[in-house]
Amino acid sequence: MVISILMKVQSNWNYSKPRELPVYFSAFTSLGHLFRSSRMTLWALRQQLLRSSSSCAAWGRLLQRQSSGWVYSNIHGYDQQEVREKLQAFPGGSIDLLKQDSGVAVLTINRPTRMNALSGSMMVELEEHVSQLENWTEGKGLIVQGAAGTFCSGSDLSAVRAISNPQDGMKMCMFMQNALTRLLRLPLMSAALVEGRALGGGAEFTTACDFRLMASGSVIQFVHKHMGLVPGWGGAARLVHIVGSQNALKLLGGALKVDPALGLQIGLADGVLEDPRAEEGAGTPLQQAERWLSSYVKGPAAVIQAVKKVVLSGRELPLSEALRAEKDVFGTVWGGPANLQALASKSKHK
Ligand SMILES: CC[C@@H](C(=O)O)C(=O)SCCNC(=O)CCNC(=O)[C@H](O)C(C)(C)COP(=O)(O)OP(=O)(O)OC[C@H]1O[C@@H](n2cnc3c(N)ncnc32)[C@H](O)[C@@H]1OP(=O)(O)O
Repeated sequence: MVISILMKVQSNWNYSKPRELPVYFSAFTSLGHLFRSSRMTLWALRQQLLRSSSSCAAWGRLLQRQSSGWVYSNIHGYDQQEVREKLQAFPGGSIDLLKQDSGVAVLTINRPTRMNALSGSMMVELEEHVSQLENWTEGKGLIVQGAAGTFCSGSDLSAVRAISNPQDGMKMCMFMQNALTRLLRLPLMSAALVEGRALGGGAEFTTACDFRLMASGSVIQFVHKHMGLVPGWGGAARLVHIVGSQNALKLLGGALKVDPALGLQIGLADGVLEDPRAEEGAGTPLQQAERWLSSYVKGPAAVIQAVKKVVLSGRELPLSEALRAEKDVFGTVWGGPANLQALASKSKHK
């Protein structure tokens, strides 16, 4: 009986036609009685149904695209495995992932001898870590940083020289677009912690996070024009979303150096970190970044992830699809543990 009521709710959950609302509510009233006895079990069952339902439409589709790399796949003549093998021919450095019990992971671009320039093998590692994070159910946040006080100086110029033919360049570009698009779409609150320099591809990398926190003295610079290039890792498209097309045109057209003050002014930076050498007790840049992110990752993972998902749908999908995705995500938290607890505590938001 429980299952049949849940099926009824679920079948109506995915429609917004007003004439179906009474059915929805009658099923819900019956559920209300049952909820009193075994709320958590029912909620867990409903979650199961929501997850398995093929009609859990828009967000599911977004996730599907996400897990298959979405931007490019074999229908675009793109072979991920082939590109991975090509990139592995340019080794050096590492991308390190630390998943913490707090639910905030730290991803470190680690190649200090080359100012954290990305080698081919680091690109592959990045993609592998993104896959891991896509499956991190307890995750809430992500901080991306560079090792040894600088963010990233873009792609490794020796690798760039070796693959300067258009075919290989396109493949690397598609690989990085896939990896960074999936990074931005993680249901985690992400922040790039920018110390030192973020140049070229490094500047693009910062735009694949939800927030950018700039340490004093740091610089984000899209140097592509100086290299006879434009961004190719999705950095231009994301930059337009972040700072608007006028500012993006200036930053790319002038290869402008963005310091923390300019970053804040145009909305590229969301916060400026204190210089630990000048401010006693400020903490390391990483500690400051964790503190800055803490208010956005406070609460249960399911709710934090839901927040990111509805914002992501609003940003990426046409309105009608975004609304359906929002409804689907809403369905995953409505009546959930955090919701029931808040209702029981009669919380006031003063
Ligand atoms: C599509 C292209 C685009 C993209 O993929 O989107 C790119 O990213 S292209 C790369 C764009 N980046 C650059 O052009 C950076 C070039 N480097 C510099 O401007 C400077 O090195 C620096 C980053 C401003 C740092 O200057 P400085 O503090 O004076 O240190 P060094 O210059 O001595 O650097 C130390 C060491 O690191 C090597 N290095 C730096 N960046 C790269 C890089 N992108 N690729 C490979 N190697 C890099 C640099 O050559 C030095 O090595 P050694 O000379 O062997 O000591």
